Amino acid sequence: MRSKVTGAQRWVVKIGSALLTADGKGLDRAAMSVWVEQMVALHEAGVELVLVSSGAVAAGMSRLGWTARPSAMHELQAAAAIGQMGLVQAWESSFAEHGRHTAQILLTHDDLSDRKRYLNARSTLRALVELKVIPVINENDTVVTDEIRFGDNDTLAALVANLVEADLLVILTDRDGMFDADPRNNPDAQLIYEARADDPALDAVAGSVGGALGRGGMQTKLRAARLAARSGAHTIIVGGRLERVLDRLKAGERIGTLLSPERGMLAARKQWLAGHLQTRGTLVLDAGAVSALSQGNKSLLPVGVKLVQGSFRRGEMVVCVAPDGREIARGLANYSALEAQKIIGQSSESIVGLLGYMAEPELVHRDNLILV
Ligand SMILES: Nc1ncnc2c1ncn2[C@@H]1O[C@H](COP(=O)(O)OP(=O)(O)O)[C@@H](O)[C@H]1O
Ligand SMILES: N[C@@H](CCC(=O)OP(=O)(O)O)C(=O)O
Repeated sequence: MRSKVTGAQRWVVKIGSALLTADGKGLDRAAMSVWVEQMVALHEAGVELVLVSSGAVAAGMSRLGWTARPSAMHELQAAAAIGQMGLVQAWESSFAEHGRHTAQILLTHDDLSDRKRYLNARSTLRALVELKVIPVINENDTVVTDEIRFGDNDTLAALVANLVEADLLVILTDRDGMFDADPRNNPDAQLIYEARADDPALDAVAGSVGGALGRGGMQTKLRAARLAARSGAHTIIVGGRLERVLDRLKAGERIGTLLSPERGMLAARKQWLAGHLQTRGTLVLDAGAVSALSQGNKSLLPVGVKLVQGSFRRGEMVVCVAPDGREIARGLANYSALEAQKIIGQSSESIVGLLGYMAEPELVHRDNLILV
C-alpha cells in the first residue's frame, strides 16, 4: 500500500507523445478515453487534477502525413500548431462525454521564470482547479526557440507540479516504469519499484535518451522527479498502457516507479517557498503573535497584526515582523493587503462581517509560514 499516493490530493498527470500517438499513427483516442474515464473517477473522489499532454508535434505529423520527425524548427513548430488543435479537441470531447470541461494552457519558460507571469499562471490554474475544470497543459511550441524550450514535457510537468504545489506527479509513459537498465537493449532489465529521487545511483540507469516520438527518455523523467521533489511532490513513472493504471495507483497498488522527495512534503515545500517567491508586503505583529509564531508554531491570526504595509494579493509572500522591526517569519497571505487592512486586530469570527466572506480564519496558515 502506497499511502503517499492514495492520500495525494492534487495530481499532475503527464502523458508523453510515445503513448498518446499510438506509435505515430495519429492520436490514440481509444486510449485517451480510457484515461479520461479514470481521471473523471479521480475527480469524483475529490482529487484535483492537472493534465500535461504532449503529442502536438506527433499529432501534427500524422495530420500532415509526415513519417519522420522534421529537424527544422519551423517545420516542428508548424506541426505543433496543427497538432495542438487536434490534441485539445480530442481531450475536450472525451471529457465532455462525462460532463467535464477542459481548458488549454500553453506555457513557455518565460512564463514560469518571470515572477508576475508565474503568479498569473498559478492563479489561473488554481481558479480552473476550483471550477472543477481540467487544465490541459503543453509547451507553447510555436513561439519558443531552441534556447528557451523546456524541450520535453517531463520538465514542464515537474515545474507545473511546483507551480500548483501538487502532492503527486504521475508520468505515464510507454514502459512499465524505470528499469535498472534501458529495456530497449536489455531484455533482463528489472523494474525499480521505489527509490529516493535524489539517489545518485539512478543517474546511471536513466542514461539513454527517448524514443522516436518522445524526446526525453528516462533521464528527463528522473530530472522531473527531482524538480518535483523540491516542492515536496512524489513522482510515479508508470506504464500508461497498463490496465486501469490510474485507478490502481489511487487504490495504492505497487505499480510503476515511485520516486520520493528527500524531505517531508511540508519541509520541502517551505524551503521551496522560501527560495522561490518575492515578498510583496509586511505585517507588523503584536508581542503575542510574535511568541505564538516563534515559540508556539502557530498560524498567524488577524487579531495579532497591528499594521499592514505594501500591496499584495491573496497567495503572495509577506514578511512578518516584530513591533521592533525584527523579521520573524515569511509566509503566504490568505488575504490581499486591502482585505488584511480591514481585518487586522479583529477576531477571525468577525471576518465574514467585515469582508462579506471568509477565505480562511488565519491571515497566514502555519503550513505556509517559514520562521527565520
Ligand atoms: N532505465 C530505463 N527504464 C525505462 N525506460 C528507459 C530507460 N532508459 C531509457 N528508457 C527509454 O525511455 C523511453 C521513454 O521515454 P520517451 O520516449 O521520452 O517517452 P515519453 O514520450 O513517454 O516521454 C522508453 O521507451 C525507454 O526505451
Ligand atoms: N510539446 C511537445 C512535446 C515534447 C515531447 O516530445 O515530450 P515527451 O513526449 O513528453 O517527451 C508536443 O506536444 O509535441
